[in-house]
Amino acid sequence: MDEKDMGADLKSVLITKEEIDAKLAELAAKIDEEYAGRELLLVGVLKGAVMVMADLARALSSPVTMDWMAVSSYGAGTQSSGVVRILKDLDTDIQGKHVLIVEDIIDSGLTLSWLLSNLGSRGPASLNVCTLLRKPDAAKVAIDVKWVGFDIPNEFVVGYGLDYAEKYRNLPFVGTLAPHVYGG
Ligand SMILES: O=P(O)(O)OC[C@H]1O[C@H](OP(=O)(O)OP(=O)(O)O)[C@H](O)[C@@H]1O
Ligand code: HPA
Ligand SMILES: [Mg+2]
Repeated sequence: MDEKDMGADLKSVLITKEEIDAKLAELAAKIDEEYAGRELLLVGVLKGAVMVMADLARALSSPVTMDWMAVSSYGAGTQSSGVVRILKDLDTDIQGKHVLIVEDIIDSGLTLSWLLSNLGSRGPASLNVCTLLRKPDAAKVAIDVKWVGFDIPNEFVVGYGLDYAEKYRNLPFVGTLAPHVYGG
């Protein structure tokens, strides 16, 4: 499937690659400042956060270490199942470490609130969150998100790591899906 084929499934481009790059540079400067002189561990949430993690990490000036956790609550649909499953745990012990969770999107907030309590119980020196995208429903959950790239409307989005049924992750931008694709 090439980008042209994927394009037929899209309704619109919501955030361009250029806008994403500029935003990540802005966030990286703030993160560099916040963690100056401290060792930072980036925890990427697979699979959606791969692109954000790769580009944000390269936009940072400070040296960081990286680890990954895989959780899933969406399966093949556009609605969270409500059940968060660990598919892969961290390789490292985060006790006493400064940890920054890197996410692609906070939608219902369910994944993140579960992650914050799970990682928080492991005794990190600090625990913060950086997400590229956030939807309005996240406000219903009491979660503290320090860095947000874009607040977006409540519509299912794909691209730049985000999938629908595992497809569209490799689009370089964030777009909305045409209703015919998911039967909407
Ligand atoms: O705020 P929420 O409603 O919990 O949604 C956000 C989560 O959903 C997506 O992951 P998904 O479960 O689809 O796994 P994936 O990253 O492998 O696609 C996304 O990457 C976030 O981790
Ligand atoms: O809008 C979305 N798109 C893709 N994956 C998601 N996971 C939560 N919300 C979304
Ligand atoms: Mg997904």
